Amino acid sequence: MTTAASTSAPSARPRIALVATGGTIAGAGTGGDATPSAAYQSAVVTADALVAGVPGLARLADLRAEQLFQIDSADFTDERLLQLARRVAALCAQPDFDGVVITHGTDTMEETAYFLHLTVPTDKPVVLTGAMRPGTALAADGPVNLLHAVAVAAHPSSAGRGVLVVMNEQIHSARDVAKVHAMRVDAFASPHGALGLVVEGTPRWYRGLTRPHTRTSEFDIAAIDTLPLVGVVASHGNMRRELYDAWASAGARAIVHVGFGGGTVPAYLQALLPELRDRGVQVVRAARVGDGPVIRNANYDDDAAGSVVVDDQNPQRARLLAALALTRTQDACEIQQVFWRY
Ligand SMILES: NC(=O)C[C@H](N)C(=O)O
Repeated sequence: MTTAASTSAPSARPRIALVATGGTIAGAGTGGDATPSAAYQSAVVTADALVAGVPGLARLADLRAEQLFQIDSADFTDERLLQLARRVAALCAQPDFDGVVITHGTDTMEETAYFLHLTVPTDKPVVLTGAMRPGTALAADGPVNLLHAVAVAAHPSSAGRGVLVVMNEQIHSARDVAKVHAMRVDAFASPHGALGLVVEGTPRWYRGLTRPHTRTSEFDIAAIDTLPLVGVVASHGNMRRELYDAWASAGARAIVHVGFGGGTVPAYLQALLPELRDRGVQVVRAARVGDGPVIRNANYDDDAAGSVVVDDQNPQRARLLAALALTRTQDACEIQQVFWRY
């Protein structure tokens, strides 16, 4: 559903499409005071109201806002993800837009950002932002995050850098970023560092990406109708094989095994992985520690088991990359190459 153009439009300002999807940035307090707290309802403030709440936006860009969803980001399903990717790709393909900003809940922002990073073939800036505090909170972070996201999307230096997440004055790559704190406004971090900062309203870049994305990615949302089902199983002491069996019975084509440090598989589950492969389920080894690569054939014989390792991807992004790889190939060696390439 597209709503009205949100700012008046003289001349040469960059033209930015804003796609609102809900989240805390569109949240309003329910507790009756402005102290930041968990007492709020997310996804209630409209796209146009969000834009109207940040007057400086009109100076930066000629914005056109639309409300695609109004949901908590926990409610992102693969179907919604595909719908969003199609919409963003369509907006990027329009010559009358220079970039896209997406407002999104923070809980699954890293998954959405990564999916767009791999499937939207564009050089135009695509920037996600959100908030840790609702708009009614004292020191709400949403307005400044939105201002910075539009500033980054509108700046020519942001082109060709893949999908970006702008939060708390930092510019992160969708390849790396993760939500790492449940409450603070500095909730997002990238293990290899942010790409840049928003300094006095302008992006300043400190590093670039080496892995393919957007236009150089082999995946294209135009060629993807559905995503194969991929499950994630988290490691802890006293694991049960029934969880893996349940995903296999549900039709999962791959399971991300979130092992201990280094993606370890407990001795009592080691025979299970080749069994899953024989049932047509690709096992992908990740680690639960949040940083660092999982190394192939270290502490587990991936060659013998037919499993692949995630490189340094976190489990939630590995789920999406495995699903995308499975749209192209069933071959474990090729899937392994995909993980090392992206
Ligand atoms: N800060 C947030 O946006 C959290 C919210 N539950 C969401 O992800 O939609």
